[in-house]
Amino acid sequence: MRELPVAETIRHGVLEIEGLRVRADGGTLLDVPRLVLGGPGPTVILGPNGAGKSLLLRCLHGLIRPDRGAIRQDGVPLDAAIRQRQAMVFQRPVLLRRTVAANLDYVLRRRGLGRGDRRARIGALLAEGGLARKARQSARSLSGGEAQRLAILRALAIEPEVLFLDEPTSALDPAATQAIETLVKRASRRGMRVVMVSHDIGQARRMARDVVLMRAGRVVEHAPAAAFFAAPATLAARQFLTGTLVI
Ligand SMILES: Nc1ncnc2c1ncn2[C@@H]1O[C@H](COP(=O)(O)OP(=O)(O)OP(=O)(O)O)[C@@H](O)[C@H]1O
Repeated sequence: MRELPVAETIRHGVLEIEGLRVRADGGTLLDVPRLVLGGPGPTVILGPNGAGKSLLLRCLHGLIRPDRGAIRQDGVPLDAAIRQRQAMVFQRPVLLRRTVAANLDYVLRRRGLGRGDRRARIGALLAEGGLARKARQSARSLSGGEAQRLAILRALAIEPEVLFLDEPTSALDPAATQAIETLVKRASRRGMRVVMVSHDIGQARRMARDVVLMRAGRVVEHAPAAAFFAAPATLAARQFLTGTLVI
């Protein structure tokens, strides 16, 4: 995989949550009084099943409108224009029934790039993701790991300020996982703000600059990764790291 040039993106994308609440059927699914996600390096959101990790990510990307609270990116309330500067990759990628290259071409065309620019950008992206030789192959024929790589390249194609990833490697083997992690780490090094949900403590150790631990719709700990793993401040975090956290 060939790395894209540095400085294609600038450090932006500080996310700020205030007074966030999501309710359903009389219960509170999310209750986050304040959370600021910023700075260099990926944020990894950890927590047991049903903790609200995906819900939080969906709120940050504007896919769910909270019952209460505000979300801002670089101080600006989340709106359609801000969302254009974000991209999200889901656990199971949905690709167009077209070639690998055409999947990238589609998003670049929607962003108004001319043919020459699209071609150059697609070439660079496919090289970055190690998919150059698959350019003309149907996206539907890719392996799970390749398909997820293409989904991430498609997200990177628009050079978002913030990249959200919801368990992008949960269905992948270690080699495919490593390829995805490399892509994401490079994007982060280029200055893209990465916020990633994971179940995998090992992945958080490899990737995270800071860790958000969620439980039952609340953030129980937000700390630099080194501190979180070396000396977790809460009982919930200690239990999570030893595999004994019960929802
Ligand atoms: N649209 C919705 N309506 C009602 N309840 C929902 C909705 N979306 C999610 N929930 C509930 O909110 C809770 C949190 O779900 P969420 O998917 O965010 O958890 P998660 O931490 O991502 O879990 P997992 O690790 O299992 O994916 C769950 O109890 C889920 O059933």
